Amino acid sequence: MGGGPEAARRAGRRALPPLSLPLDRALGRTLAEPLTALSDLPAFDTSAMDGWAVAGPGPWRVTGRLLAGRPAGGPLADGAAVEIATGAQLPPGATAVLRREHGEPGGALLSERTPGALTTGQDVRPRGQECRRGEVLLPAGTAVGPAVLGLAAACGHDRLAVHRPPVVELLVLGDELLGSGLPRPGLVRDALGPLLPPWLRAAGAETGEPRAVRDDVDLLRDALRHSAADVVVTTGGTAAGPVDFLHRVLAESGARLLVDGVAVRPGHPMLLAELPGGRHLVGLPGNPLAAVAGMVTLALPLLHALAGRSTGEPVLATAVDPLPGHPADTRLLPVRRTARGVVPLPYDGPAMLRGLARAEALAVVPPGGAAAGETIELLEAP
Ligand SMILES: Nc1nc2c(c(=O)[nH]1)N[C@H]1C(S)=C(S)[C@@H](COP(=O)(O)OP(=O)(O)OC[C@H]3O[C@@H](n4cnc5c(N)ncnc54)[C@H](O)[C@@H]3O)O[C@H]1N2
Ligand code: MOO
Repeated sequence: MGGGPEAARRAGRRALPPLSLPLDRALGRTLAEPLTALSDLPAFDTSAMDGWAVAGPGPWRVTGRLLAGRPAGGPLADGAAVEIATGAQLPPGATAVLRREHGEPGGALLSERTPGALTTGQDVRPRGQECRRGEVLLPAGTAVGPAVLGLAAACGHDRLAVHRPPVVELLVLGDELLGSGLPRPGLVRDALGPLLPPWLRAAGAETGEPRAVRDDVDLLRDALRHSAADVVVTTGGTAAGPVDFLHRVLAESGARLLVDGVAVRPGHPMLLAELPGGRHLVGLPGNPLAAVAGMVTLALPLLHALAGRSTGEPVLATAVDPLPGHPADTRLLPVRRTARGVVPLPYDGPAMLRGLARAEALAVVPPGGAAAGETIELLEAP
C-alpha cells in the first residue's frame, strides 16, 4: 500500500483542539489527556461478599450490621463480627469477611462451618487495589468507549478532555446514481451514500447527510469551495473518464495533491489532497469495494490522526488457504474468520459488495499473494 496510510496520518498530525465534555457526550471521542484516577479504587476497604466482617480468629460475637452506602463507623474489637453486605465499607480492625454460606450463626456466637478455613484478608477488597489517586490509567489517544466512560466515572470524573471530532462532508459524485428504487438501464443505486456515513461516525467523525453532486465541473468546484468541513470525502470521479473532473477541479482550486494513487487493488486511483486553508480532501474511487479500500487506506488513518486517536498494534491472522494477490500491488480481500484463521469470500470484485457484506475484515495480501499458513495483516471492514 506504499506510504498511503502513513501520508494520511502525517497530514492529520496536528490533531484538532481539545474540549471538555460531560461523560455522556464523550462517547466515540478520543482522550486528549491521559485518564488519571481522581480517587483510590476502591476508595475504602470494601467487603467483596455478603456475610460478616470479622476481627481475628473465630468464634465471634456479632455486634451489629453494615449495609452498602453507609460509612463503617467505629473499630471492630478482636473476636467481634458485624453482619456486612457486598460493597459495604469494612470497619477498622476487621481482618477478613466470612461469606454467609461459610458461617454458622449459632446462638450468641458466630463460627465457621469449616473451622480454620478463613484466611486473613479473605474477601476483602483493600483500598487502592485497582489504582491509587493520581495514577495514569489510560494514555492520551485512547478511543472513548463505554468501558472508558465507566472507569472514568468510577474514579471520580464528571467530564473528559477529548479532541474535537473532525467534521466530514461526503460528496457522492455521478449522474448515474439513484437515491431509491430499482436500478434501470444506465442507472445504478448509490451504494456509498448508505455505506460510508455510519462508518465515518464510527471512526469518530461528525457527518451529516451525504450530498449528491452531478457530473459538472462548476458544481464540484462550488461544493469544494463552500464546504466548511475539516475533511471532504468524495466518491467517484478519480479516474480519467470523460466526466472525471476531480483532478481538474483540485488543480484549479489550488489544492496540493499529497497522495495521487496508491499501489493497492482495488482502489488504486484513490487520492488525498490538502485544500487551501489546511482542510483535506480524500477522493475515493467510485467502484464500491474500491471506495472501501480508499477508506481504510487514506480516510480512516487521516480521521484517526485528526481525532488524536493513536494507532493500535496491527491485527494479524493466519491464511487458512492461499490468498490470491495482484502481481505488483497489495490486494485488499474481504475475509471471514474461522477457528483456523481467515478464509477469502467470493464476490470480491471492485464493483461488488456481496463478499464485503459477509466479511469480518479485509486481508492485506502482499504482491504475488499469500501462501496457506502465512501470517497476514487484517484491516477493519465496515
Ligand atoms: N482507462 C481507465 N479506466 C479506469 C481505470 C484506469 O486506470 N484507466 N481505473 C478503473 C478503476 S481501478 C476504478 S476504481 C474506477 C475509478 O473510477 P472513478 O473514481 O472515476 O469513479 P466513476 O467513474 O465515477 O465510477 C466508477 C464505477 O463506480 C460506480 N459508482 C460510482 N459511485 C457509486 C456509488 N456511490 N454507488 C455505487 N456505484 C458507484 C459507477 O457507476 C461506475 O460503475 O475507474 C476505472 N476505470
Ligand atoms: O480501484 Mo479499481 O477498483 O481497482 O476497479
